[in-house]
Amino acid sequence: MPHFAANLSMMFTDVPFLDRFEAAAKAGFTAVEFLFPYDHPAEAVGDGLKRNGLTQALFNLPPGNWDAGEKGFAALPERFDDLKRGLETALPYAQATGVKRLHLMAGIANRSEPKAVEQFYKSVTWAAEFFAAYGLDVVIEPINARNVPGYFLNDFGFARDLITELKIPNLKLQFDIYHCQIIHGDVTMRLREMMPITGHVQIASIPSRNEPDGEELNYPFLFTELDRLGYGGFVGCEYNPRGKTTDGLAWFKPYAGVKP
Ligand SMILES: O=C(O)C(=O)[C@H](O)CO
Ligand SMILES: [Mg+2]
Repeated sequence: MPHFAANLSMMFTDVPFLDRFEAAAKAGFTAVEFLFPYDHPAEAVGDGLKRNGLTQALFNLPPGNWDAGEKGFAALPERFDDLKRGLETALPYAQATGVKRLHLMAGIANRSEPKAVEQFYKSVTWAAEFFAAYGLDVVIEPINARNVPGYFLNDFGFARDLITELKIPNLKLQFDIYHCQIIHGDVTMRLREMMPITGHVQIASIPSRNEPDGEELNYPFLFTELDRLGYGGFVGCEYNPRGKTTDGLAWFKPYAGVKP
């Protein structure tokens, strides 16, 4: 049975961030993820988890000025120092939460520009080697161009080729089913192909990015497929609830309380 992680940046937003851990636990989640914890002290985030018996599935490395449109630096040669500083910033949060994987964002850059590609390889290698010393994985995620126009990493084949070429044991794919369906379709065959390099999975309905209980994809089929493929990682619920988060959790009832 999949082990779902509530995404606390998108779910339970009717309460302040640090109160969302309790809200997720009360709703039956045993794991959480979020985009960025950096507005809060690492200890407070770690306490929120521990007090509620939750496991941290994932969070993102610092992206730069998110509100100004920055989406990470990994493909931006002129921002390599910022990227390196970001790894240091994330470390205390990783230690306070006990998370085992971190998402490295590529940034807004042109993939047909050789310097951006070269920098992406360099940054990904640097970050993976940095976190290997702490027993952490680094994941990279293809993101569709409708949600993030100009995002460098917008192709699952490119991510797969890079991961298989680099052969860095703690470098893996963040397989967001929502993005995969929008970019390529053929999600089941891609899950089958890329399962050996997949370190994290995320879900949402397509095209609305709401609860995984309707629209384009048959999620119960995909959840069974993840089990059949032997996926033992987390499935992040990275969706915008249609209304109050708890009112949209009927899909989750059979999975509530599942532990790894
Ligand atoms: O957008 C997504 O799908 C993500 O997972 C990132 O973490 C946030 O952009
Ligand atoms: Mg995602």
